Amino acid sequence: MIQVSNLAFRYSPSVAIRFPDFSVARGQHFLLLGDSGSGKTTLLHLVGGLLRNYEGSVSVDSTELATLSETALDRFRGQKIGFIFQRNHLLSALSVEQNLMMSPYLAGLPIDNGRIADVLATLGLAEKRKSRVNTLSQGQAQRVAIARAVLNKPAIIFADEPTSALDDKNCDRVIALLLEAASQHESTLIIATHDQRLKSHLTQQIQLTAS
Ligand SMILES: Nc1ncnc2c1ncn2[C@@H]1O[C@H](COP(=O)(O)OP(=O)(O)OP(=O)(O)O)[C@@H](O)[C@H]1O
Repeated sequence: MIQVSNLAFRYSPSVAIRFPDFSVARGQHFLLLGDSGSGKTTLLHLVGGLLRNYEGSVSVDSTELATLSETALDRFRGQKIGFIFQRNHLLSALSVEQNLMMSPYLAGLPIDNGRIADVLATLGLAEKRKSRVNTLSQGQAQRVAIARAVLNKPAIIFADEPTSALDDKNCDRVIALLLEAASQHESTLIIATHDQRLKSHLTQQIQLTAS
């Protein structure tokens, strides 16, 4: 499903961030570990098609991402990948429902109101459907971000530090939700984190070292 080999990325011409080779099969769950600055976010953005112009190979579902046009890459990302970013990237003035509708809209997929209701119910957010995001607690907003990421039933879910700001109870809850959402559609799940608490939940790991 995901294959990375000889991958390197340069934010500036003189400094290359190099990544280890790895492959992840459909439905597998991995932790992406490494010190601050080792490149975890960069790697998620490369494999998720948010950063281009890499050296080496990034293949997702047998497609080398560098071969896709900008438009094809946008669509590919919208249909196959759900992102949960370090900051939740929700549109705070819009309702929960409107935020969720962005997901199929941007992927060129039909909006399925029943699916929105199901996902919100699974995440304990059914009563918040019409609420504006800026009226939610941090934990609720994070669950909306998870709902948005899984709405299109993506083949791959990437989560960037989803638990670092959470207490133990909410950390356990978010991990359980992510694992459940991934299992429902046999999605591949990769979680980038420093959070040692997650090691007991996901046993497979990709380790980055700062160069
Ligand atoms: N937009 C950018 N422009 C230039 N350099 C960047 C940019 N984003 C990241 N970097 C550099 O790339 C390296 C990897 O950063 P990245 O954010 O991928 O690491 P990380 O492992 O996710 O860190 P953290 O755990 O602190 O979030 C760092 O040296 C960082 O300074």
